[in-house]
Amino acid sequence: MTTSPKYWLIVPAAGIGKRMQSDVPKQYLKLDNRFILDITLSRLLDHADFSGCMVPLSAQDQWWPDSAAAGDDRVQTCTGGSERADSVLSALHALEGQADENDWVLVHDAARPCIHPDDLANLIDTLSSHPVGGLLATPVADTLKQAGGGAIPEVEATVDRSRLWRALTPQMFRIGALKMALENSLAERQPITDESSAMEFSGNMPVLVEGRPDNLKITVPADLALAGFVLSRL
Ligand SMILES: Nc1ccn([C@@H]2O[C@H](COP(=O)(O)OP(=O)(O)OP(=O)(O)O)[C@@H](O)[C@H]2O)c(=O)n1
Ligand SMILES: C[C@](O)(CO)[C@H](O)COP(=O)(O)O
Repeated sequence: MTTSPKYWLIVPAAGIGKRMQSDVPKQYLKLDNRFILDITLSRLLDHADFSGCMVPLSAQDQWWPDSAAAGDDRVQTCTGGSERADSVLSALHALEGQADENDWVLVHDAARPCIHPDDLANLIDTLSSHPVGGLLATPVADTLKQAGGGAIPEVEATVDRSRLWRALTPQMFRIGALKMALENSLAERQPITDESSAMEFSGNMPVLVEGRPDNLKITVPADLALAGFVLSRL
């Protein structure tokens, strides 16, 4: 008897947050006196039925023991890598022996605490019977300019945005396929900044599932207050 695939969660949290210009890695900055990482994990784990959650951490992480998630038996940790893709691949390897290659894995940035439960449910419902998987994304709403290569950024062209989307997370793929895609992409030194780009490099066309544009990634200092406002309204 074939069993239905399970759902696993990976929340990469091994970054140092250079662009945040903070002494503390941004996943450990606080909103409403809670680590951003804890907010993100609770908003995912409390709203979907995951078989397990793997959080890749920096080898230099000194904050994890003070997190609420450290005491949550649904959450495991492993050591991340130098780039986000390395951390995700490390987490996939850490799940070997627990997860089946045909199970689904959702990968969600620790730095995106504003994930809405409706988007999470819609992503899973839309893709659970799809052969490849896909990602939350939102159509580009601004006019996009391509800069020239000079020291002072000047407009070289206005880009046709009619078919352009901003990739968000979670991104949802089969564990075995994603592991192979990441290994191939990293071996070929492909510029991989999300799971979808690795799957695309392997010849797949992931599905774009429209999500809320307020599922922002905390990246620069101004994002912190914005995320706090969004969370206060969710
Ligand atoms: N080697 C890395 C780099 C990033 N991440 C995680 O991937 C998510 C998105 O990456 P990004 O926003 O780029 O985070 P940082 O790399 O920390 O930011 P920066 O590029 O400004 O240093 C974050 O939750 C981050 O912790 C990770 O697990 N391992
Ligand atoms: C995965 C991601 O959040 C999708 O937009 C983005 O690619 C992460 O990029 P970063 O440079 O690692 O923040």
